[in-house]
Amino acid sequence: MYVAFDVEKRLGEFRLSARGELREGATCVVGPNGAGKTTLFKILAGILKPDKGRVEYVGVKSRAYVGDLYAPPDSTVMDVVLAGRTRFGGKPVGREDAAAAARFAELVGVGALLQRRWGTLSGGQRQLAVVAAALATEADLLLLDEPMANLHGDRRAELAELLKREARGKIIAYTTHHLDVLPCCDYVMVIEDGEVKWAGPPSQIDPAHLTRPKACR
Ligand SMILES: Nc1ncnc2c1ncn2[C@@H]1O[C@H](COP(=O)(O)OP(=O)(O)OP(=O)(O)O)[C@@H](O)[C@H]1O
Repeated sequence: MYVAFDVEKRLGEFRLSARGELREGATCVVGPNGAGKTTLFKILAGILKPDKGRVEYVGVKSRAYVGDLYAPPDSTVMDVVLAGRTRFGGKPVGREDAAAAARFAELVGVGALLQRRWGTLSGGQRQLAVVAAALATEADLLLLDEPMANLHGDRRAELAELLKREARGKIIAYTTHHLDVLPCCDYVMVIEDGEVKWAGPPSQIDPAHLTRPKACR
């Protein structure tokens, strides 16, 4: 199973010209703000059409992109995770879907919050519920935009390990600005200025791509 891409897309002043491959397992996609990570994910998910080029899906039957998720404040965590079962298509769900949703919520650590209202959750709890909803899609190709955004360091590492386990027999790719999770994934892809600059296992990453942020003066 793999996804090979060679695509171009212009959005205003920005130009994506990205070529690479996503393989079975968990891939962390990193790079500066505005580098083109989300744009590439949306193309791979089929939400955005490239101007040129192609994406080849081998062995991939279903795909899902999960980024920011809007949920009404009075919806429950269960409602949100169940929405993932329908790939956010709002279709009716059955008893089996509810059982699967509960299983994924438990896996991610929000099982005890299933009946809680969205509006009462902390940012990190919402983030985890979004990941539970994403996993509940059971898509072969799952593209997650910043699933670690609101999480504390230890929680990030736990989630990265979980995503690596869940990526067996699938492709899970996720963007992150938290380089501490890179050792927890199978592959790293570095995107800068709209191009894939490096890709490979985390143990072989070119240190030039791991420059530390400038410290406060
Ligand atoms: N609809 C649009 N019109 C014009 N420019 C756009 C549009 N959508 C995205 N862009 C620009 O494309 C560039 C890439 O955006 P993208 O969201 O893919 O970056 P990113 O790597 O995911 O960034 P971040 O890490 O900040 O989320 C940015 O400069 C952004 O402003």
